[in-house]
Amino acid sequence: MTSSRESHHAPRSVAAHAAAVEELLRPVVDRLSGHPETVPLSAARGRVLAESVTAPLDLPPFDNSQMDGYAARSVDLPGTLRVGATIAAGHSDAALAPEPSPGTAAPIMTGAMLPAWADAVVPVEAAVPSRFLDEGEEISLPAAPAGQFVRTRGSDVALGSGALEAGTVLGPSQIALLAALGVARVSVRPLLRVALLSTGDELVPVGEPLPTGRIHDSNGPMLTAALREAGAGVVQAHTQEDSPQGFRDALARLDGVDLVISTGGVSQGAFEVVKQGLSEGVDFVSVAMQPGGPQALGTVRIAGADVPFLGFPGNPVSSLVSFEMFLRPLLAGTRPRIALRLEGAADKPAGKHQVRRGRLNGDRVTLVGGPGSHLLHALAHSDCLVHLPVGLGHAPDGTEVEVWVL
Ligand SMILES: Nc1nc2c(c(=O)[nH]1)N[C@H]1C(S)=C(S)[C@@H](COP(=O)(O)OP(=O)(O)OC[C@H]3O[C@@H](n4cnc5c(N)ncnc54)[C@H](O)[C@@H]3O)O[C@H]1N2
Ligand code: MOO
Repeated sequence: MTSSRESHHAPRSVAAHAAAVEELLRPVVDRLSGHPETVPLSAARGRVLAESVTAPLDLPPFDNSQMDGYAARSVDLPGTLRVGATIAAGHSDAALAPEPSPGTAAPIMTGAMLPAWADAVVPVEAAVPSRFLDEGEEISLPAAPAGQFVRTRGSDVALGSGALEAGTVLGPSQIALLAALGVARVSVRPLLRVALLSTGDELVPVGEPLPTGRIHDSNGPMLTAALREAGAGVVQAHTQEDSPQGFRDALARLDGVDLVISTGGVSQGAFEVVKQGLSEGVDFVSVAMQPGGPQALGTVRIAGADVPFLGFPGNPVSSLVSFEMFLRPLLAGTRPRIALRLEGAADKPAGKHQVRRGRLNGDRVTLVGGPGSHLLHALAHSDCLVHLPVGLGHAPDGTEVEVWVL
């Protein structure tokens, strides 16, 4: 039952496997980058920017007030000043009006254009009296340095400078920046079309009743969400029984797919459907990583074409860690990586790179749950991945570790 393509060599390193996955998928990702499509900003969430965006205007577009208060010349402060015309957000007339005589303070609202004659804003609560007075009345203001509560033109991003880099996944913050810059349509990579096959006789799709001895498919919904978040499109996701022929038939039915990902069926059991179903084109390897040790990669023949294939191990945490380690960096770039000290000690096999689930805890990181790759509750309550490298067997409290923020 063992495939002739199974590796009997020493486990390969994480870096070597990452390089093999990159070699397999780089042409696909590059092909997509070469055929950008334009979408309205309203449809851009989760898409990957195909071309870098240069700021077509300054942000903020004009000097404006950070507070509701009084716009004044800092050289006039402290002092009792004559109240000028009120400047409201969205109305530039009062801000552009001829310069008033020295000793004037104009009521100004948050976001309103700062007149060229003023260089500071005093919040209304600091004025005496602490309210907005009518034009011509007198107000006393405390000292304020030039620039106080002024948001200067271009201080967020300057016209002509880099706003977003190609390859960025567009989330709410990036969409906000593009909207502020007036970019109504964006050039994005076509969606990578992924088919997901969750293998295992034990699997029941979520929403269906659970007979004794069966479990719900969590890998399918998990990887669908992970892929979408990384700017890929999941065109099919279904469960697949442990029948090698059934698995081959499911592959043969696929169409218009750039990448096939399966979960399960790649280790040492008697019913390893992926291993038994794929006789050529796919390598079964052991990576010195925990979880996510058993891995498959290669190509499968679909409609006369060789389509890249990744076989992740079935345990849910193993599957997600495999995605984070090998696929996500190619689709959406690396996660933020920081060095933190471990809260408490941990033990692990020294010969494997262990990826544990953790929670950020100030300048420390706390492990959540044990190393078991079935622990979904712990995974769901973690906000980072903690890397314990090869060579480390016992990690005492306070060990500095690399942490990927999810
Ligand atoms: N004798 C050995 N047994 C195992 C080894 C080994 O080296 N020697 N490796 C273990 C490791 S590590 C992993 S990881 C798993 C990988 O096994 P498979 O990829 O073949 O996956 P399965 O056996 O099909 O399933 C493993 C586990 O995950 C559950 N599972 C599978 N698919 C899903 C899904 N879609 N949703 C939720 N849970 C899923 C499945 O029920 C099993 O409990 O092999 C170890 N064994
Ligand atoms: O390598 Mo398995 O993926 O530990 O759970």
